[in-house]
Amino acid sequence: MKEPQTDPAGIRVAVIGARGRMGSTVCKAVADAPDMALVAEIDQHDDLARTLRDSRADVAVDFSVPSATEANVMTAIDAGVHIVVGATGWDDDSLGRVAARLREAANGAGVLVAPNFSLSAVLTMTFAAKAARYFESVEIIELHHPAKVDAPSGTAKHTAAAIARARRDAGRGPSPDATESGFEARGAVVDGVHVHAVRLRGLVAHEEVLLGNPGEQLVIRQDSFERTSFMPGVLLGIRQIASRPGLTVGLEHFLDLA
Ligand SMILES: NC(=O)C1=CN([C@@H]2O[C@H](COP(=O)(O)OP(=O)(O)OC[C@H]3O[C@@H](n4cnc5c(N)ncnc54)[C@H](OP(=O)(O)O)[C@@H]3O)[C@@H](O)[C@H]2O)C=CC1
Ligand SMILES: O=C(O)C1=N[C@H](C(=O)O)C[C@H](O)C1
Repeated sequence: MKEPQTDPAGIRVAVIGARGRMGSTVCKAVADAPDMALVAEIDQHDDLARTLRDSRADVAVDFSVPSATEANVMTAIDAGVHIVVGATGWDDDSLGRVAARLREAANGAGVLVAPNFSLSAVLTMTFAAKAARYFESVEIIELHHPAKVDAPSGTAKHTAAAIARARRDAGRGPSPDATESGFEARGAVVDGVHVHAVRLRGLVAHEEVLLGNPGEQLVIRQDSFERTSFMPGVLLGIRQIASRPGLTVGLEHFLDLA
């Protein structure tokens, strides 16, 4: 692997999905960062392997689309380029394939797949997982802009998985629910947790975790009002990924929260 810090221009960063809402924001954040150089802006008709090679990128950042991100990650691993992934669409099978490819390549590449880079979202997930064992009921509401192509959000799935793990470890059973009909109105069920997805003009990215006990409720809520909220987390991922070989899922691992 190349050592990013040896280049006087700083960490050489290639952004995939560069013309998108997130990709264009990342390009600006990287260009403005004193310790980084934006060396490639890549979109769907570009030859990814060739551009990574020609640009001598140290780190790629992927904010493309759920249908493309796994292939992009495989290409980066094969090219020996670390990759920080914000695009959604990941599940245990696709993460397992990436882990296997990293083992095969054995080239020291680091892959960070982070469902959400905003500090408020990472803390919401952390606090929700901590609280989950103490409450009978838990449900998630995620709210996003109407141009979002996937539902439920990657953040909500990651939150549900963390909550389910915490409840399982504590020996907590499922949330009480007497529903006998109209199951579609109860949202998606992710790891046993009901998740409700709202798409509304004016929103960016928001999540609420509702926890209930007899006579009380805890609501944990985060709001990303602007895409700049994701940038400190993305830059942290870029700065740290070279020293974290292998697959990491979730920015909480880079923040000492896991
Ligand atoms: N982890 C996090 O913190 C966050 C994650 N996200 C996730 O990031 C992803 C992107 O979101 P957003 O920016 O809103 O979406 P956009 O649709 O605005 O951007 C996606 C971009 O990727 C391009 N693209 C499509 N296919 C490919 C490909 N094969 N290779 C390279 N680029 C491609 C698109 O081009 P074209 O338009 O020509 O198709 C578009 O420019 C989503 O999965 C979203 O959920 C979003 C916000 C925060
Ligand atoms: O599409 C988005 O906008 C977002 N996608 C990610 C997700 O699905 O969780 C992160 C954030 O919620 C914004």
